[in-house]
Amino acid sequence: MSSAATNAPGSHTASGHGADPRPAAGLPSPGLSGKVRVPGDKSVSHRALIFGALARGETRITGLLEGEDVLNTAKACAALGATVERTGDGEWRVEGVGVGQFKAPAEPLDFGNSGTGVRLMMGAVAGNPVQATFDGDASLRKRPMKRVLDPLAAMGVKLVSEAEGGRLPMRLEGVTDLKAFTYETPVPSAQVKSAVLLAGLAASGETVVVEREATRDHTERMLAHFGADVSVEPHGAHGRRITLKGRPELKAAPVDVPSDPSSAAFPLVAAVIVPGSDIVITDVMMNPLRTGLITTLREMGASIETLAERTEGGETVADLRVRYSKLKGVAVPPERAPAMIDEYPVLAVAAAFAEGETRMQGLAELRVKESDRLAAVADGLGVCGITYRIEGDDLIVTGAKDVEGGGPVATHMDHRIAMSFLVLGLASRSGVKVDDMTFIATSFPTFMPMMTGLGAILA
Ligand SMILES: O=C(O)C1=C[C@@H](OP(=O)(O)O)[C@@H](O)[C@H](O)C1
Ligand SMILES: C=C(OP(=O)(O)O)C(=O)O
Repeated sequence: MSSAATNAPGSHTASGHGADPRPAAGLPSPGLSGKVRVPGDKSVSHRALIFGALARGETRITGLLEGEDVLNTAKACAALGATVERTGDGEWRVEGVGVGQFKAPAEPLDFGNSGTGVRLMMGAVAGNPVQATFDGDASLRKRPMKRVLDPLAAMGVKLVSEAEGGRLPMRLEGVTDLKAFTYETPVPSAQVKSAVLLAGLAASGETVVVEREATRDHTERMLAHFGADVSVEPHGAHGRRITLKGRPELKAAPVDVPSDPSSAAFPLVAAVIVPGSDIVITDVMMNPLRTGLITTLREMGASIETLAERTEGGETVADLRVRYSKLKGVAVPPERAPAMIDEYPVLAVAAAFAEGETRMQGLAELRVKESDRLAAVADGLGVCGITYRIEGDDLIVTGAKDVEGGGPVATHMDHRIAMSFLVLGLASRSGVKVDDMTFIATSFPTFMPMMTGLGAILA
């Protein structure tokens, strides 16, 4: 073992974000070529650590995303009593304490920029008789936490203190006698669903989550993988009903984290819009609740070929060959949003190069991400000379043959805004500047060298 979670490489407290902004630029680039494997999936990585901490025994995790969001979750698991270590060869080992056995953390738990980390951990802590303060950086402190607090409070969690408007920092007290609960999620959110299910682990009886639109199902899959009794049934046209039996004996289980389709989205769109490109992205997780972008780009005419599809660690993965393609605008149906919720900023970039209009519908949830992504994308498109309009919760982008570029685009502490506009710059006439690339490290710390390796010109 070389380093513990508390001094893992690249890990730093994001609270306050005192560091100076680091501007960057995406410049007109020749066709991209080569083969890349993007880092491990962020959603699966958070969950692997949290389940490892809740299970008894040693969970070994390979391919963990070592981005700041996930490293903050690792630190929180350690602060709650789990032993979290990274071996010299990059494997992570978590010695869990068992459901209901977390200890009170000595300091506030700082989740930096990560909604997933903080919301899932609120659920995981709920069934432990300890108090914990949950906090994060200036971006996370603006994000709504009531969506998680409300169902947890109904299960018995006590709210000790909160910042105005149900915001962080928030201090919660867990209880040993959590009530099992049936909850219909009012917003399509895998984070809310997961928080309730993680709390349900410590409740007696059955916890049921009903979602009108199916969201990513990594928590359900991992519950089964760690030995819980969980069942999933269809609900209505697009939804699901998940039933979990409380107080299972969670047993440590190995996790091999597949590559993140939300990170693959950046080289993928870059290859589609930069003339002459032909690249391969290997081992991309193809969970159907994550592949809305690929479906949409194919409808737009993108050449995305599935080279080798196989099952690894319970998930379908594939190598994707992606070539420069002439795109046409499409209407993206609102019910597809959960399967591509983090990909709209980079889809808007692809839409800027398509013939005609691309209408992205039902984007209300984009307003409560690391930034108000609807506003941030729209402003960035405007700065780059691209025609767009917002109608209610829809974003409509009018594509053009030539996109001028410009900047600086304001990234608002949001990794996906930064990466999306750097990608736009590669296919623009004069390049695109972004005001700060710092937050790319939260989800895709190797973005700059990986893109440069494909031939992208980034400065
Ligand atoms: O559960 C998860 O791992 C995630 C769920 C989504 O958030 P919501 O649950 O808020 O939609 C997504 O935007 C986020 O990047 C990761
Ligand atoms: C929304 C995102 O993450 P989180 O909610 O975990 O901050 C994201 O990664 O785009």
